[in-house]
Amino acid sequence: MDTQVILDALKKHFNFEKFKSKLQKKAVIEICQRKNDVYVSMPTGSGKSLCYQLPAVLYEKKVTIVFSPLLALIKDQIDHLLALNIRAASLNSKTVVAERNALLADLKSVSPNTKLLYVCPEQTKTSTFKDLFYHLVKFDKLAYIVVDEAHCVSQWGHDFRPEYLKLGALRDDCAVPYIALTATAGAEVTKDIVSSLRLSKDHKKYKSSCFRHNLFYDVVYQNIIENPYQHLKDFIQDCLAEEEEISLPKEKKSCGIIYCRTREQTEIVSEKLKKMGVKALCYHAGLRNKDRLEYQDKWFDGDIPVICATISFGMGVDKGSVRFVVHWGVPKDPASYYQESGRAGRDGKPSKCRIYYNRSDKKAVEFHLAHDLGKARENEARRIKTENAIKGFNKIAAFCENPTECRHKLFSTHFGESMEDCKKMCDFCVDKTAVQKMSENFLTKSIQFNSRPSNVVADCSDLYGGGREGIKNDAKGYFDDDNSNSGEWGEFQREETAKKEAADLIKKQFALRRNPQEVSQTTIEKLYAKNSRIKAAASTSTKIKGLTVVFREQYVNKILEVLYANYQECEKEPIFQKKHIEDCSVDLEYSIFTTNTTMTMYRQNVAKLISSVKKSTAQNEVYEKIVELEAAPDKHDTLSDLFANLKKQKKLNGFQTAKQALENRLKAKIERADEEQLTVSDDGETSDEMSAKKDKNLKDLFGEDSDDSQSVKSVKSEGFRSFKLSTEDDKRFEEVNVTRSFKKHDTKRRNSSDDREEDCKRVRSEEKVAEKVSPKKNGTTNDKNQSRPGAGESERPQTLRKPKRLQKVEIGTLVVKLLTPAYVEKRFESRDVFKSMARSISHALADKNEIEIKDYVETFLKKNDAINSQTKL
Ligand SMILES: Nc1ncnc2c1ncn2[C@@H]1O[C@H](COP(=O)(O)OP(=O)(O)OP(=O)(O)O)[C@@H](O)[C@H]1O
Repeated sequence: MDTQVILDALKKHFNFEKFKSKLQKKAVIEICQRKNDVYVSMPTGSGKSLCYQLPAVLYEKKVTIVFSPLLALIKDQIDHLLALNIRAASLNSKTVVAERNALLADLKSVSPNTKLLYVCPEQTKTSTFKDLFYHLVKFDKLAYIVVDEAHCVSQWGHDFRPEYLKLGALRDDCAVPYIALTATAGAEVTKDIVSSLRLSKDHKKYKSSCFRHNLFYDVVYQNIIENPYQHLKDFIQDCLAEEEEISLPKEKKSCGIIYCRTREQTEIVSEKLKKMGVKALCYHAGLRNKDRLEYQDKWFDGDIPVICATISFGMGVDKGSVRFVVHWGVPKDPASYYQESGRAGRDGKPSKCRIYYNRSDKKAVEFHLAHDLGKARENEARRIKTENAIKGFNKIAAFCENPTECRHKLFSTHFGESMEDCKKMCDFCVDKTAVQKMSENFLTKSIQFNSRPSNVVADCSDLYGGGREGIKNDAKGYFDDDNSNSGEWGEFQREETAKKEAADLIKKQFALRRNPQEVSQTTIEKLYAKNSRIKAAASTSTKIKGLTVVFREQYVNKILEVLYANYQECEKEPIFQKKHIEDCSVDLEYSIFTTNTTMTMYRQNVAKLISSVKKSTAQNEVYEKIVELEAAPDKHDTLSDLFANLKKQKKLNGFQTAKQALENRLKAKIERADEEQLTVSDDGETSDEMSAKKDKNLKDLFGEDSDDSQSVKSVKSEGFRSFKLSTEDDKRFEEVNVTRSFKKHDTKRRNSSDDREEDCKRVRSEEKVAEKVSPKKNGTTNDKNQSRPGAGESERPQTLRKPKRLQKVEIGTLVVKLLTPAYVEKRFESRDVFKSMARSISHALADKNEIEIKDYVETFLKKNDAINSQTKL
């Protein structure tokens, strides 16, 4: 296509006399040829959209499909194009039926008027889209497939969207050029984009430096300035220079954005500024739609120059005159910071980007990330994502706390580019010594006073614009799938889980706020510990000074990484899945943790372990601990364990026919299921199981000598690994195995428990009678009578069971049972604390009945989130 035609179209359709940059021009000309796939990586605000919009306009009777991650972004783009008289539309679950039908009719006509069709990648699953796509391909009506914000395909990217991974597959059906655009792609991400979108080998690349020469970056520490809000106000006034702009139309006047981590902070900061005479508004996903739009418009129109917002604000913000972007607290990671701060100075004029940093904000984010990491351990993709988030966050925290180089280098390093001289466009390059002195000052003060400005300990429920919930709200419809019920159901479940997680987090944060002196590293560590997969997490820092749960988690990952690589590379007949190797990694880390007393020793031994695993890999040998794992007795908690063990047995014992193997396994499974039912079930327990369990629990609890010791030995001597391990911390599962084993091997106990068996039978028959006449079940009893205050014993049915007084043994068992879920959640500092607490509670409740005991323990657990030896009864 002729360049003059392109230039004419630039003027005619977009009102631009020339291209914004040489790169933009080159990219547009190349894309217009429609010969190759094209990859465009240019900084924020550099005019990427025009690179595909102009070519799309130029192709008569053809449509360009643009995949974009958020409806909000799509809306901005469409509004912009419609204002230029370019036909653009979106197909999403929010499109009303009449509009959708008209759009589909146009797209399926011989000569569609629609030039650009914007969709979220989730749309590709819908039958409407599939049908439309098939039609456009069949009748050769597609001009381009554009993937905007292409970094979303990469798990390395800060905005990974699994649905983006499916976009490459559309190539199976069509040969239309792909255009991938991004502002934030490092080397890894670029590689992922090319492979995931299957860009052709000879695709053209248009990449410019991420360096924004007109942006000045600096960091200010909140705890070393006298009045942070006054400081902020002075900064704003300095940036806005209102007097010089009196003659400008209000929408062209200088303005700024203050990003806050939480909704609450946006409100606090905007209120403070208003009180100090700065015209400011807040913006977050919790506002009513009407208010949100109104505030946004006021800022866009120039009525209000300052907007205090969560990061949900700004997607697609294209206002040239943003003179400053402040982060009131720590940003999320380098890529997000680049994008958010990049909203300043899009008109090319000098603008400022500042972080007002504080430590407590950092701690709150770390808390949230560790919580996420704990939740993500079952889900590989989510775990990788969270680990990347942690890495990214550590980088930005170091950028703030330990400045050692030009601030712009954060971005060039992140995006794998060589660094340009910023020409004094950051505080470090202006005065390196002053910056380092300030950081030292900050660090000293942080240590001395455990600095915590009052405004920063806020709830994490809307971390970065509402966390999952907030982002979901902002991207409403994003996951919507018009035709799939399962999609909606999945979304419902996600919503429920997210709500619960947010509620838990809020609860914890409020608890912390009620008692601010408790917001210490130790408290946060304890909360991390609860969600961690590592063993004896709660005693991490007491055992090894300076070691944290997050560190240990990262070391486990490192071990897992090399161990799994070893297994994959060296084992010819693999039988274990990654989760088995993960268990092994957790054990290995734990044994290093327990046998070392200092950070240095711990680190050295982890390093030693990693290098010896690597050595085995180099020698093509399966690492010894995995070999031991193969020799260990079977444990099949899940079906995949069962399969792994099937394979293992075959490997160890030689050939077994499939039928034999299956029969044996099924037999074992059935036996195990029976045992589980008998052992775990509350009401269905037979007396010998009950007594075996009680005795075991009591033995653990009170350390009583009993004539069962013989049985214990016999279990031990039969090689039940579980008993040996049950003496260590966090071996609760093995304990269950022991209880089961007891049942099998303990014949003596059967005889000695006759009277308790009688007791159990009596209780169950009482319960049955009580159930029969229970008002809830037969509905014959007058409810009013039941609930009427003062309704005496005599008025109740005679057979209704009274709360039963328990014997000492039974109290112990009940207390252990009630406390166990909290132990499993790692709310007890250690196993010893659990035991002593259970013992004390049992003694204290010696004369109480079942209901009173349950009430007491429930209240105790509600009152005490983390339980240690100091916890009072
Ligand atoms: N040739 C041009 N001449 C003048 N202005 C232009 C030109 N091309 C684009 N612009 C303007 O530059 C601004 C930024 O463009 P655009 O929104 O496409 O940037 P972007 O690179 O997509 O940024 P981001 O990654 O932040 O979304 C817009 O206001 C757009 O109108």
